[in-house]
Amino acid sequence: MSQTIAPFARPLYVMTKPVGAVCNLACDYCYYLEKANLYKDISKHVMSDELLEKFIREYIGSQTMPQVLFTWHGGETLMRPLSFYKRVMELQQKYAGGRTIDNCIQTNGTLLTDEWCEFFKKNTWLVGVSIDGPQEFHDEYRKNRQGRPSFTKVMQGIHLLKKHGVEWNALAVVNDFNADYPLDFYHFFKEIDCHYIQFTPIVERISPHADGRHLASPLQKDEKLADFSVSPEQWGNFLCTLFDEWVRQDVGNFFIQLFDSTLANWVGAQPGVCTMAKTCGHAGVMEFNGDVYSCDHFVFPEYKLGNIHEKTLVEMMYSERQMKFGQMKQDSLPRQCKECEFLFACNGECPKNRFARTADGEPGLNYLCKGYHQFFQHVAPYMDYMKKELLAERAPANIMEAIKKGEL
Ligand SMILES: C[S@@+](CC[C@H](N)C(=O)[O-])C[C@H]1O[C@@H](n2cnc3c(N)ncnc32)[C@H](O)[C@@H]1O
Ligand code: SF4
Ligand code: SF4
Ligand code: SF4
Repeated sequence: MSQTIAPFARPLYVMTKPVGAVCNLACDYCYYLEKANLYKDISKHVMSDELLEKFIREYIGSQTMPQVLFTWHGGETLMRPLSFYKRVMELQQKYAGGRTIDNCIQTNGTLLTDEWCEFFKKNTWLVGVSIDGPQEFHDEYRKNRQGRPSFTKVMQGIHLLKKHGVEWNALAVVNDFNADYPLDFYHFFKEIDCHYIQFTPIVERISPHADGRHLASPLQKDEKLADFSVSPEQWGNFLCTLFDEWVRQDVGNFFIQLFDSTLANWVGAQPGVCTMAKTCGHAGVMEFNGDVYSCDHFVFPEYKLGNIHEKTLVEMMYSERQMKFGQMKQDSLPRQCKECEFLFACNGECPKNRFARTADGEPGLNYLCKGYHQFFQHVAPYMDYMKKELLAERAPANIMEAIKKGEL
């Protein structure tokens, strides 16, 4: 077997879309569903066995680390039959070459069955389930094409995951509708005993394209904000209110990715979420036909790096274009960010959201800036305290006792 040698320090990471953008739901705010329009000429949006094998062999062969992480993403990943993922396991074993292989899969949770859960448990897959908080919040936007809500089915899915002891975490979005109820939202996750929560702000702009897509690409200026987007003020209040409860009761017990990433930046470590990192470009995406893009939120024709049938993953992911894409996050910061006291924590957040103007009219400010600034200002004393604990090799969770004693 010929293997690609990749003498790079960081792992090569490409998320995979086995059914492209195909999905059994049609969530109003979904950025990915409409990507099917990029492949209108192809009748069946499924990854072929041949491509799957090529990808797995090349992906494993390109790694410089002993651990390899596969991420299955969509569209709805469970629209492929279980036999597809069983084949994934066979191929991973065939090409592992002594490496440790981990898998995570992102799903809307509605199609989970005992059989799926047995497979995930047996093969120790990590399952990410999308759920936007309590029923009335979740069902507002997460519906199928006929407008039928999905909450009940998702909860059945979560119940099955728990029954089989599958490792899972929740992905929730914060939008115009649920953002004003941070505690109802947070308590819901605690009630369902979900200890790992990732939440993402919804920020989209509308711009009709000739091919049927209707969301703006990051390059487009002055487009109309989509109604379901969270406002900067809502985002700031949401984060601060949630943080206040977490820091008093839940540090070390409930893990909120954004708070952990903030602490990571506070101590100068690598944050777990890309939006808070200094650069982009670490995670590419491969579509069902082998097209590779710079990032899951930049699946636009102008950000296509190539196709795996024509170029290697290493050529694409370490190309000058991808390096430039990664660096663009820093290079395009407006002066307001460069001079911001919280640049080390924020890094201007995701470039996709940088369509606002600074106080003196410079373009390229993050739309959520006001919310983030409020959040960083609010958490600074607590982050300073947890940093001090970490540097002294003590648990950041000590902060809860310090607050009780009135030290903070
Ligand atoms: C596109 S879905 C694909 C996987 C699967 N269908 C699911 O819903 O989990 C991946 C994640 O993106 C989130 N998402 C959808 N639209 C978004 C948007 N406009 N901005 C940020 N996240 C979004 C979803 O809620 C979901 O958690
Ligand atoms: S379930 Fe996932 S892919 Fe499907 S529409 Fe909703 S967010 Fe998009
Ligand atoms: S563009 Fe946004 S989503 Fe993509 S890597 Fe950069 S920060 Fe992350
Ligand atoms: S808080 Fe605002 S000004 Fe500061 S780095 Fe973030 S986006 Fe830029």
